Amino acid sequence: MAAGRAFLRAAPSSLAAGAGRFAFACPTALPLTAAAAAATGPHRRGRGRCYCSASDAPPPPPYVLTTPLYYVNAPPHMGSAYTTIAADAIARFQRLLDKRVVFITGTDEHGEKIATSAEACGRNPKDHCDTISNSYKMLWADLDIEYDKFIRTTDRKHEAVVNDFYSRVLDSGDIYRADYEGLYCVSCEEYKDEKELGENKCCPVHLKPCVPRKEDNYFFALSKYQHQLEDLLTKNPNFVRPSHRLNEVQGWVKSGLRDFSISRASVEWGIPVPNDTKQTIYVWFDALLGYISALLDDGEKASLQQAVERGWPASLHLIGKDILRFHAVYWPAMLMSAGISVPDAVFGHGFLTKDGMKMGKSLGNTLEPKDLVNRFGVDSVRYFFLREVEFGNDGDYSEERFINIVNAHLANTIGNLLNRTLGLLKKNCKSTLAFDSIAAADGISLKDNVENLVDKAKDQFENLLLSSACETLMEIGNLGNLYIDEQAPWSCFKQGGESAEKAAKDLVIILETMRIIAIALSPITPSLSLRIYTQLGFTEDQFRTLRWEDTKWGGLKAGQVMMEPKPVFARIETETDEKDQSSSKATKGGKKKARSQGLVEA
Ligand SMILES: Nc1ncnc2c1ncn2[C@@H]1O[C@H](COP(=O)(O)OP(=O)(O)OP(=O)(O)O)[C@@H](O)[C@H]1O
Repeated sequence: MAAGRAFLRAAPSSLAAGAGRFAFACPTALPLTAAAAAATGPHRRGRGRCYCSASDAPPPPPYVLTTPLYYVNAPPHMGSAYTTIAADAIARFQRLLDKRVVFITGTDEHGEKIATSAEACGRNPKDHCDTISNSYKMLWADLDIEYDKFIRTTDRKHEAVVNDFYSRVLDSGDIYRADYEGLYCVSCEEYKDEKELGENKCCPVHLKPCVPRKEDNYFFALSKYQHQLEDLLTKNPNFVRPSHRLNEVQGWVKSGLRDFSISRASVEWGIPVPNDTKQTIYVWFDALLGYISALLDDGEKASLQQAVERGWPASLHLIGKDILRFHAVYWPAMLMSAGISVPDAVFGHGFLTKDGMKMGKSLGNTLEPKDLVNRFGVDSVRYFFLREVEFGNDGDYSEERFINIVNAHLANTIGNLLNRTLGLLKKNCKSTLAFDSIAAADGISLKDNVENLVDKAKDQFENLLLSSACETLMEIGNLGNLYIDEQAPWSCFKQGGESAEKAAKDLVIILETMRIIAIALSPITPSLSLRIYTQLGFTEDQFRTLRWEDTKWGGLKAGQVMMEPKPVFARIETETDEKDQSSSKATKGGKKKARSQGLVEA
């Protein structure tokens, strides 16, 4: 058993936690890049690294990170984008740490709600799923999401895995048939406890009345796992994060677990129950398995065992708090029943809200991420939501706040500083560095401050404190701005002699600071980081092979030639800006304003 992993109940040895770790061995006959790609998917291609060790020791376990598989009842919205952007930032950070990352996302395509939405659009369910699933893929491309695996629960390989899983749970004696009567929320696809419902028996998330249902279904004996779940939560306090959500989950478990139905007699659009084709498998007993079936490569033998051997258990399930019960209670119990390791951690983040209500497809109060990308650019969208919403809590969207934050941080603190510095370097040093960054920073406290803050940001990323990590990196930008303003290299160059030499060193110091920010911020704003990095005279290939350790001070060397300065981030203009600009044209203020847009040198 791997240290720190919760593995409960004796499992067949082939499915035990460690068994899958050996499955990624590189076919050594292949050249390195092709081998890496074959082993872990398209994003490893071109990274030029192979995970085989010379001693044939098994490679370390992959970092398997998942988003929810989004329900294709409607196209994605800013809420779905939020989870996926956060997951992408975490995946990118883990890759910077040189981890072998398997970042899984996808779509959940079965169930009553899908069949109803397909019918409403006049499409058959499969066509409907194809269309909506594709809209997720397109949005992920627009948002710079670099996933490794995209699973659809209508994929054939997934069906095979679900069948195997169902049989295992059946063999464990945890499935039985019974009548069930209760109040059902179609939007949640879940029977609800009457005491958790609002007025008129409304679902608290979807605000729609739940309907009475009576069915003869198959049930999963969740109640059998009461003690094992209590144990899991007590012994692994990091299993559910943030910690206030752990309390919530512990409360649910303590209040007593009830068996839940895992089939539907009235829903045709689903995977048939093995040995009873009159029923289909309940969406959650199907969709959660997508995290495992995603691990299979296309074309390989589709079985549960094979999939588990490809890298299970997941290191982190990133989800919204709405589906915490499924991931932190139902799912681990299901896995225990099937003798499979439970994931390392489940992180339930908060909701993006509009007027205090959760944005969601069912409520229809959503924000279009594609519109935001078209208007403000992908880096702004990624940065704003990760910076502004404390990860784990709810956050309300305001366009005014969006523009203010993005302009202040990305345009002014970062873009303007880079542009001013490169402008000075062009004018005074022919865009060429006269000193190594280590020599230039000798005895300068900014270097130590930057290094300390980078360590702090690393720690924050590791602990999923994404907003705090952004804040720390902006602190570095602020220090850079303070430094250039205090040292005023533009006037030192005018003085010539030693002053000019000192000014040339100061520019190297600022540019090295920018280089470090570009790397450390790249999980959040990959496109902006690439633009900064290439302005500093590096190639895109060099950017793609960067690691967190490259944030160490000293990357810029004497003789490095910088690119022609051009703004790396376009400030978002507002109506007030336009008015200000026209009135300040004839005044000195015009120059100050233009400077804040990253357009002129100091
Ligand atoms: N408002 C939101 N804020 C943050 N994350 C959200 C939000 N809405 C959806 N998500 C993300 O999507 C997941 C739910 O996916 P789903 O496809 O069910 O979307 P949905 O819009 O919540 O659907 P519905 O409104 O029908 O419940 C959440 O667990 C979370 O990861």
